[in-house]
Amino acid sequence: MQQKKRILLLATGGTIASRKSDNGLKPQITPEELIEYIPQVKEICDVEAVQLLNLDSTNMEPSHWKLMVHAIWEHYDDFDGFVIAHGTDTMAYTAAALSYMVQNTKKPIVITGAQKPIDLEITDAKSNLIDSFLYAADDRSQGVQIVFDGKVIAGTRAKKVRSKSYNAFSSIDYPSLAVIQDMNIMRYIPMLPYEEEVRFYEKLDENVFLMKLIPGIRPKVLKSIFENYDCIIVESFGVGGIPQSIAEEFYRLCQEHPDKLVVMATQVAHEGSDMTVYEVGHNMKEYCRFLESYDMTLESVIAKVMWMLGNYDISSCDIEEVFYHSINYDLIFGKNRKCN
Ligand SMILES: NC(=O)C[C@H](N)C(=O)O
Repeated sequence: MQQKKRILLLATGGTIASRKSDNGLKPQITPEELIEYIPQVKEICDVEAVQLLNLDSTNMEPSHWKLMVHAIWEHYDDFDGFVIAHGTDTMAYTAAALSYMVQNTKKPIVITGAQKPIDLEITDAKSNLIDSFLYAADDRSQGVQIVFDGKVIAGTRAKKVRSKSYNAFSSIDYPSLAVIQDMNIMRYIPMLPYEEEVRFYEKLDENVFLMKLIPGIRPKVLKSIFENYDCIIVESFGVGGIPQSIAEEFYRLCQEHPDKLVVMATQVAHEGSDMTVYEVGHNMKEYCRFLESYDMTLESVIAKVMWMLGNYDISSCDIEEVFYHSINYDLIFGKNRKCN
């Protein structure tokens, strides 16, 4: 008989581990208690648990991603897979960050959580946890993924699209990798062929600013943003462009700060950017060295930039080569890539 897989549960808080307090829901349930709520997990795998953090994921920061990476690295040889219990609010950011920080992992890293605490009678926590352990213990699983409400979503493709319902996450511009129903995993997309060894990255540059455009935006704060951040991600409209109301100051600052990285992204949930389409995007090429998100999610763009700036010297490396290289399914239709 095949030996049971050993899976490490890293608990970080979130609604899944929350109880009511006088001031609202607050993470208080220990990882050992979480496991007690799902006794059937014993038939799937052997679980060990560590309480890594105890946060509402609203309070999750890049330093916490590093802590998760460190814990996985430290225990990598001792376990067959990892399940991270996490709040849903920033889960898509963590999943994206871990996709860049732990690459080529043949041991699955599964992130899950719940919209309702595990101690309530009506909760999605138990099924999400069971599905996650089932997926993490399956021989064919690898890489960083979110398992939630029966869907397996690539870590770079997830977005929280509902604040209350159980089907909180969508896979954006890419199919779910698999679905899980009645303890069966139905796989839609083959796992990536990892030829290289697993690689852990612990450095990030957190000096990244996301600037959301609104109609009538004024250039007042632009100078301070360019002076204080290493990268400005512009959350633009549609496929992308810079509005006339800030264009002059924006391009002036791009030229004054050639060392700053500018990334054009979009507020539109689906289908991504393409700065070549409209006149409003055209001037960027002339005045500024910029990257664009194409079909990457905003969460992935933010995490990828932090990872890239933390690990590469952008004054000497080919940033297009690094940024547009697809990692964990993050980019399909980017520059330099032919669709096949
Ligand atoms: N459903 C949840 O987990 C939401 C919670 N505020 C969190 O992200 O920690």
